[in-house]
Amino acid sequence: MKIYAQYVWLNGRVVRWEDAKIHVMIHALHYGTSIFEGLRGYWNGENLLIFRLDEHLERMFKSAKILGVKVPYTRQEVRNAIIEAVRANHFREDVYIRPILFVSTPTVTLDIRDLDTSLAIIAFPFGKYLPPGGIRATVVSWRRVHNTMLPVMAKIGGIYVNSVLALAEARNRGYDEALLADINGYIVEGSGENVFVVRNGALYTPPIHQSILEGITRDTVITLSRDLGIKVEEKPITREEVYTADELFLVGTAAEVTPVVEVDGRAIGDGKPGPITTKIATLYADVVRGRIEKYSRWVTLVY
Ligand SMILES: CCC[C@H](NCc1c(COP(=O)(O)O)cnc(C)c1O)C(=O)O
Repeated sequence: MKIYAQYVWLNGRVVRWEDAKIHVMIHALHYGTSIFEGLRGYWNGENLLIFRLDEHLERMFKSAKILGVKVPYTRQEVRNAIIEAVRANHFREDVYIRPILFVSTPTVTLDIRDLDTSLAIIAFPFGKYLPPGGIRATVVSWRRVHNTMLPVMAKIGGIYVNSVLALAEARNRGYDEALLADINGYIVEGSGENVFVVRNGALYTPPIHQSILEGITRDTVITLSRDLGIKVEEKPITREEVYTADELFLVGTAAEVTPVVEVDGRAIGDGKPGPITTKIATLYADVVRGRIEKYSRWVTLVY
């Protein structure tokens, strides 16, 4: 088995990678009853900075509340555990951090109200999630699960089958990423990202009631853009607005700020990353590495 890290934080202990095992009967493996987070840690040459740790922590506890499962640790204990999962490995490079809370009782019942949960936190070296320099995307036939069917504001493992199917369809068509429409046909997300349209110098992104994950990178980009004096409006985005956008980009912890230069065979703008996208991506890269004092509240030092 490929080893991504020496140590994993599991249920209160730092264990060796090869000892971080679970049983085949655990509930979450059968029914997707887990909630997870995705954070990045950036090495800036002197220290490793975890980006917006407290916001991810807050969303994790909200996701657990929505699914109706207990987090068997306090916020402070989970916060310390996330830092420890990186520190224990002595990483001095960019990392991805994956906390996952899962229903661990070995049983087949669908009533999870009194079942046990376990918490694992895995940190590992991680670089680019999508090809840099601009990607090609396609609007796939799978719709984003509507929030009356599954609570997409919670990062629930089982919901990600929607994203998995969407990305497979896009990749099978030769594209880098999927764009998903909601039940009404509005473009709402990428398979693992929030979406922004640039039109006449302003940014547009779907509102959180439109079956999207309330992305932390989305919030960061909205804040940075407004601080740059760029107008940002949350509104439903039609397929035609995507096709005719001046610029288009996807944002997420893994994707960071990724320009989209083509959708369904149509060049976005002049088919290259646009000036506003590039400006925001450049500022984002400086902010996550703690280079901009104004946003230092967003980074947590590991060492
Ligand atoms: C496989 C999932 C990866 C995960 N996706 C994050 C993600 C986002 C962006 O949220 P945030 O900015 O808070 O990260 C939006 N929408 C979906 C469906 C996501 O999975 C990530 O780490 O980016």
